[in-house]
Amino acid sequence: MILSDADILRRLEDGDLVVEPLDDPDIQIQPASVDLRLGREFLEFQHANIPCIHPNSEQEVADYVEETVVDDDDEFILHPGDFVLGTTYERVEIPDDLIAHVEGRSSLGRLAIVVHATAGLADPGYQGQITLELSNLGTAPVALSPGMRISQLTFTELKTPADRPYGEERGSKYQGQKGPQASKIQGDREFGGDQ
Ligand SMILES: O=c1ccn([C@H]2C[C@H](O)[C@@H](COP(=O)(O)OP(=O)(O)OP(=O)(O)O)O2)c(=O)[nH]1
Repeated sequence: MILSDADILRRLEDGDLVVEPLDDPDIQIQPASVDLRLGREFLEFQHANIPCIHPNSEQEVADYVEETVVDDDDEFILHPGDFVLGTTYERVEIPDDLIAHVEGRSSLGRLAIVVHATAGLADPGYQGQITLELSNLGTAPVALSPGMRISQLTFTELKTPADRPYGEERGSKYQGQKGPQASKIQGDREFGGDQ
């Protein structure tokens, strides 16, 4: 079952679902989703310095990215073909019996801006800000400004709560993330990590 606005409000009031700060619920809570705003931090790959990303290398992907922080009243210009990591301004807490889907907004889709390359799911138990995989699929540069509504979350209720939710207990690598986080794929067991 997908949560409606009334369901979302009830879960937010109960306190097990958290989206904060939710400064303007009337605008941010949509009929069956919650709009999330763009944060100020962006991570860009330093193309010139990357021979190739090897998921099994000692070299962490984070070493290949550079952070840009834009002022509240400034813009980040996303050029055609660019891929950068952004973040939602809000942090979320997803209860063990919900899964959240990270979606774009139609108004931005019409400008060819997408918010995830793949993997648009926030797991039951996930807590933190959402890293956005931002791309411009179009032909014109688009200015993104901090605080604009960039993404929406929809919520699906699970038949039963997850037995082993996302979180520290299972060593989940993005739990508690603040700001955009580069891939931690080196932590995968198949690449010598323990996750
Ligand atoms: O667009 C998204 C989608 C998900 N997440 C967060 C929430 C999610 O719970 C977590 C992990 O996502 P996923 O399970 O798809 O990634 P993984 O590479 O399999 O990581 P892990 O091994 O920690 O499960 O990342 C984001 O920040 N942005």
